[in-house]
Amino acid sequence: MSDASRLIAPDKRGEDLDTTLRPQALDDFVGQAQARANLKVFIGAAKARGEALDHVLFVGPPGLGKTTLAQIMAKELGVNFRATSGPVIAKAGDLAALLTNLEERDVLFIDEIHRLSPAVEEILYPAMEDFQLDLIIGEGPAARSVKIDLSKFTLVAATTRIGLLTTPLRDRFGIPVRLNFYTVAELEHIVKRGARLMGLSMDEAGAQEIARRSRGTPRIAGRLLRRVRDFAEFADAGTVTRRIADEALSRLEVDSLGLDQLDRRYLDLIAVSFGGGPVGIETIAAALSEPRDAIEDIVEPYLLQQGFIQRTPRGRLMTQNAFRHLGLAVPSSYQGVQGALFEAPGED
Ligand SMILES: Nc1ncnc2c1ncn2[C@@H]1O[C@H](COP(=O)(O)OP(=O)(O)OP(=O)(O)O)[C@@H](O)[C@H]1O
Ligand SMILES: [Mg+2]
Repeated sequence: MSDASRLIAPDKRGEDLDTTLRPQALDDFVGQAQARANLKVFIGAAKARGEALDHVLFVGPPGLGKTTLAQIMAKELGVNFRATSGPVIAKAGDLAALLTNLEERDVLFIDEIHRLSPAVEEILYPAMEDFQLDLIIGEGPAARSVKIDLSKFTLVAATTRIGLLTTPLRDRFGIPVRLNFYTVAELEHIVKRGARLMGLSMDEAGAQEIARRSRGTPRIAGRLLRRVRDFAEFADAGTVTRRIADEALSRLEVDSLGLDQLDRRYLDLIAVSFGGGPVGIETIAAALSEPRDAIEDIVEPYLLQQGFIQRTPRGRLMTQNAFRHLGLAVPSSYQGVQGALFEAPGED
């Protein structure tokens, strides 16, 4: 199954453009309490001083609210929001054009900043540090460098892969913010708010069931909520109860912990073909016919967080918990241990 057809994949879809569910203010934003509290202080301080906020880097798996928070920040700062993304900025000149059009204290949002080309990144360094553009005009002996002053802006960047950022770039962000998976209680809050905005009647247990199966991710919660609504309307169920939610989500092959087909193919592969591991990521990607990036960005973070796999120097290792969840017997050759003996420091 390709990633695009994956219902639960936290990647972007048209339906997510539906901005009705997107929180508009820091106080409407559920979860990420620590990040929110810190941002509130920094935003308040920058506003009080009448200065541009320091550059902010959001790091975390897809669908946890990086773009949403960036938009909220511009709103709270009362400045313009300009958005672009790493792969879209092809030439240094593209970035230069964006930068020279910024007004004082504006927020420039660069999504997927780990995908900036090196030539573009070079332009960004002096822009972030000294609010200056260093451009080379002309060619050959006639070439000369010009410096252009920029407005003091705030760069807000997002990445799912901090390990792919160069150190000089990473060091230029004064405010790094890591987003974590949401708790079930937080997701339940988000689901209830979404149901209310959609005018969908839902009881406590129904909301909790959707929350439990959202893989810690608001984007998935929103998507599951829409599918449950379809199902409830089709079945003419007045109120979404646990039974209705469970029936809808089981049809979508989302299991009790939110694992979907691709998660199960990943775990089955390690369990059955590799005796629980360790097995290298390249081997896994090839066997699943999925890009390595997608596996590292979308599949593994949640499985790591659930304690279903470990990253070891020799590859991915399944834990006993994962065998239990899948209902599989642990093979006698299994080399895993309980606890984190082999746990290697993550790439980030
Ligand atoms: N705290 C939250 N409360 C309610 N809804 C949220 C929250 N965070 C995110 N969402 C919703 O989840 C969806 C995904 O959020 P967003 O686009 O900000 O994620 P992202 O981290 O930028 O993902 P990506 O890495 O794929 O760009 C949006 O539709 C947004 O409305
Ligand atoms: Mg985003």
